[in-house]
Amino acid sequence: MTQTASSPPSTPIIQLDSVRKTFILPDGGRFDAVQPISLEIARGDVFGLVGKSGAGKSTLLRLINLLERPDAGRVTVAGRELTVLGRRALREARQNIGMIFQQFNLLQNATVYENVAFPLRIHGRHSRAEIDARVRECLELVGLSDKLQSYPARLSGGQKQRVAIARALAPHPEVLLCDEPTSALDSETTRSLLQTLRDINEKLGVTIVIVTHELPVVDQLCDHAAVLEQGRFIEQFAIEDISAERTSVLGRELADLVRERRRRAELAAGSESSSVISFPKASNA
Ligand SMILES: Nc1ncnc2c1ncn2[C@@H]1O[C@H](COP(=O)(O)OP(=O)(O)OP(=O)(O)O)[C@@H](O)[C@H]1O
Repeated sequence: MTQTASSPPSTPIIQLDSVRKTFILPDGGRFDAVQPISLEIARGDVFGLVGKSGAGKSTLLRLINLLERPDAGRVTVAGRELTVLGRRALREARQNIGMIFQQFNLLQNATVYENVAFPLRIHGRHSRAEIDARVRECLELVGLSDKLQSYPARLSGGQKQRVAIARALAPHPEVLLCDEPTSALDSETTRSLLQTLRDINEKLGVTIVIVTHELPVVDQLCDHAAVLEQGRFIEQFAIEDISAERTSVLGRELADLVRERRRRAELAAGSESSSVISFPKASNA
């Protein structure tokens, strides 16, 4: 992507500098959903945002691509400060930031193919042949090459989310934002979707930021996580680093999951007949 060419590799791909978001409520009151927060996410990271309902996770995620505009602070993605861009430049910069949602947000009256082609068509810079090749490539990536002409209503939840991932990846983004991507899926489907997200991170180098209330998802997918409470960061850590005492309940629960995963992996390693499958973790955790 052109906007990253001049950035040294060590520069964080996402930088939030003292971003703040206050909502004005219907009764005229104010609600501070995100208190001033600063955050840096490294290129290639898989970063989880966890916290109780209403903690401000989704709002913070939406500040990264300016779906929510901060009241104060700066948002920089891939070396480009989004908070100073005009509409057209922002639209262009957002091509570098894909997003998926809990409820998939697919176009119901369009086929799978058309859904994935949509972001390429509205950008208008691609030939028909280029779009065709990219749509097929993205659908192959998520294992849906046989569903090109299906409509979303005919797909399972897991398949719908895969279409949403293919659509988000179509413009070659460097960042993928995921807002509760597995909350509407059963555990088996969740497991395979997480593997797909892992592959996208490892094979394509896409940086992933995920909001979820499911701690096992964070344990299985993420390299780093931050715990939010009432719009503030309580703590931030590498998932695999359980040596230091965690200060939040969620942080401690996540450390327990890591211990349990390691215990099961050890058991499985010691028993040839075991059928326990350990989930692969990234080496940069
Ligand atoms: N557009 C809005 N107008 C008013 N209040 C809002 C708006 N969007 C979010 N909020 C409030 O801001 C707070 C944070 O919302 P947010 O969705 O970011 O939390 P969350 O941690 O993602 O919670 P959940 O897990 O329940 O989705 C909540 O109290 C929510 O009601």
